[in-house]
Amino acid sequence: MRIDIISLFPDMFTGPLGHSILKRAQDNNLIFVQVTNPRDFTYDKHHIVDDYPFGGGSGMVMKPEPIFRAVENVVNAANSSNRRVVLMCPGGQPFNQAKARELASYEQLVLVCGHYEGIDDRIRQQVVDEAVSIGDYVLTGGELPAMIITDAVARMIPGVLGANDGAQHDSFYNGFLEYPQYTRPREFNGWEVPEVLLSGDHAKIETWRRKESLRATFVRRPDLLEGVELSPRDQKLLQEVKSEQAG
Ligand SMILES: O=C(NCc1ccc(CNCc2ncc[nH]2)cc1)c1csc2nc[nH]c(=O)c12
Repeated sequence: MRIDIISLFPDMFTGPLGHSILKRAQDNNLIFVQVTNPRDFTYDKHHIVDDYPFGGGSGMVMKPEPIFRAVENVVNAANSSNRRVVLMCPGGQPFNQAKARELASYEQLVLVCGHYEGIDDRIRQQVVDEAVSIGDYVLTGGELPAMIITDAVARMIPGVLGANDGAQHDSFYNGFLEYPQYTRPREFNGWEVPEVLLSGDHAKIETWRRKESLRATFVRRPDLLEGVELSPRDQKLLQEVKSEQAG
């Protein structure tokens, strides 16, 4: 899969793309990630990429031409019809795991980052396929959202997470939050690991994990339990959780 990020600040991506899972995925040619700077597609003396908003108002707006040319360039370079152009935008659709899975199915993903007070709306209207937000809070630009989306999409690509691919069991995969994780030492600072996890009784461990996942969801994200059809087993576990949480 190829991910092209269009951003005025390519250096903001060097860190996250240069380490760990995303670096290994690029080294293994599972993903190809490239950041393209719209400023490289300006031909005026001062390489202008932003300008004052028509109609007045504070801040600057990114001009449409450099972004248009940068998108055109990477789309032509990839030469794939199986592509999606996504605008990072505070007013976009909320990004979630389902959207990550969907975006991972394209051959080429182009992520357009706005900056300053936004970008000329003609890009959103005429160039992009959809606009996506990563949440209801205001950031300084679309770079971190693009990095988050790159991360979430890349881990959906087979092989990126390595052999023991955990992506299938993501907490947001089966609709509930993840169970608690522990590793050695068995006791640290007087804090012990739940006995059941040391028992080797895999059926008991699986039940404990399912119950703790239901507990976490009930306590921290009860909204995820609304309107969900629970199996009789899960209903029993959730009932136990509710009485335990009631104290
Ligand atoms: O580019 C992003 N943010 C930079 C940014 C912040 C504020 C404004 C305000 N718009 C000016 C305006 N005033 C009136 C009309 N238009 C525009 C752009 C961003 C991309 S995805 C995302 N997800 C969650 N939060 C985010 O901020 C983002």
